[in-house]
Amino acid sequence: MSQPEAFGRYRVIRRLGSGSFATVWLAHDDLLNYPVAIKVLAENWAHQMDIQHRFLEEARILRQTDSTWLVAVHDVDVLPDGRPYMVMTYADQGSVADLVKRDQLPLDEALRLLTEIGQGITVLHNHGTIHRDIKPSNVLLQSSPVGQRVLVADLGFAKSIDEASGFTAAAGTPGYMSPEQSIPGGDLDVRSDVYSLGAVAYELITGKQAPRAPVRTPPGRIRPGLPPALDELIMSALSADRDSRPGDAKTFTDRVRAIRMEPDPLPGEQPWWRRHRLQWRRLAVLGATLAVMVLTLTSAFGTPSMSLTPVYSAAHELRVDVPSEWASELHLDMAARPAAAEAGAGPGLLAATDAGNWHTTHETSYGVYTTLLPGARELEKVAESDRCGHPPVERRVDSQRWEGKVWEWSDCDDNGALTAAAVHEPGEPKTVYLEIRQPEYRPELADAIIDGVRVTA
Ligand SMILES: Nc1ncnc2c1ncn2[C@@H]1O[C@H](COP(=O)(O)OP(=O)(O)OP(=O)(O)O)[C@@H](O)[C@H]1O
Repeated sequence: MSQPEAFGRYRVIRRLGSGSFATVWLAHDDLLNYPVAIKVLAENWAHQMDIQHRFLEEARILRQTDSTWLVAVHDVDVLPDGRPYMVMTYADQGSVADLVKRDQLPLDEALRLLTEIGQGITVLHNHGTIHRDIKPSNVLLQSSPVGQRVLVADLGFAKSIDEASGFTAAAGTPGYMSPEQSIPGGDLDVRSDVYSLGAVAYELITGKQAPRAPVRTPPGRIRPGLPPALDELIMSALSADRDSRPGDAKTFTDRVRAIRMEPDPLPGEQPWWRRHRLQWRRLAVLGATLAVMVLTLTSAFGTPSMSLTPVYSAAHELRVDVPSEWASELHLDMAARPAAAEAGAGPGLLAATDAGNWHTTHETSYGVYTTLLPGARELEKVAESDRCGHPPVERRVDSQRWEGKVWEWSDCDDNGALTAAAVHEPGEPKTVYLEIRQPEYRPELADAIIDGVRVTA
């Protein structure tokens, strides 16, 4: 296939690959100076109305959902010869299929990917769409400020939930599609996607494709020592009987997330924040007795595998280093808590394990929220917040860089610890407001995050 020079204003760089219906090209948007991926319907299909309709429907769904976890479509057009094309986000790091082929993934990494894939499918289910072709090669990866981000792609078989409950032609990829998908005329619902999520989970964790239904070998037999709850979840998702599967992608994803947060993963694979539980409990008691504390920036916290990742607010006026483990979701316009909003805090930057549950302390979500306010504010009202069901312990901050206050709930709704802070640089008329949610109370980590914040504009 010869390489075209351009599609509209997009200059073609190289071919990324071809599927059954289309070819995808890497191109450059010279006007906006940005790489894009362009999917062009193959010539032999371009004049079939049903295929053309499906192609445009894929573009419409991706445009309407406009989600962090799905490939975004920026534009569609038609070439002079009648072939339609769509302009998409370029996923520069290949697909999950490439990743699985390379090496066995650490369990926590596999669960992170699975959570992000599940979030993408949840967006589709909320939109009223069944993907019908979830598989590792349809989950693309893109570099992001916090590492690598999942982008669910290829909605060529996607179907609206309403239409799928009637007659449905068989479609999907053997090995990943639910038993009911292979029956022409079978009615489908979102639980078909849950089956495919189970098959992807099986492969991410064992490195091997799930056997055909009925699946009898649990992943724990291939990779011994898995948390029993994970084995159970994957096996239930792969049930031939869809009534035995989790009800939708959200239910499946919430369970993966809960397993990821459990203090019981494979030996030697614990994320740093799951270690030393007892020590942190002791520190909590000690920390709560300190009325005054001087912030010290240290790079060693006695936690062997902690790594911090810098993330930036929308206008790049704030930089905060967050534990990489917590930065699986990045939101640039998350509303501040009422006490801070009342004092003038606008939407800010949230890097968290689950942004949807950030404001609900009885749900698990860990991460860092930060925003900037004009003036040197004390934000006294934060102390009155009933967010954790009891008042916080308050302490002053007086370090070389920051002055202000910190409020700590070392045990917040039995679901980890919450730290809020309002600090400003001496003489600087801007206040940084922060919230830090951690699974265990670790004041020295909260202090390091606070001390690492930089106002860059
Ligand atoms: N947005 C994108 N960024 C980077 N690469 C992409 C993008 N979209 C698709 N690709 C790559 O282009 C190739 C063709 O993709 P396409 O979706 O047309 O087919 P496929 O998923 O490989 O096959 P099929 O559609 O038959 O299941 C694949 O290698 C895919 O990884």
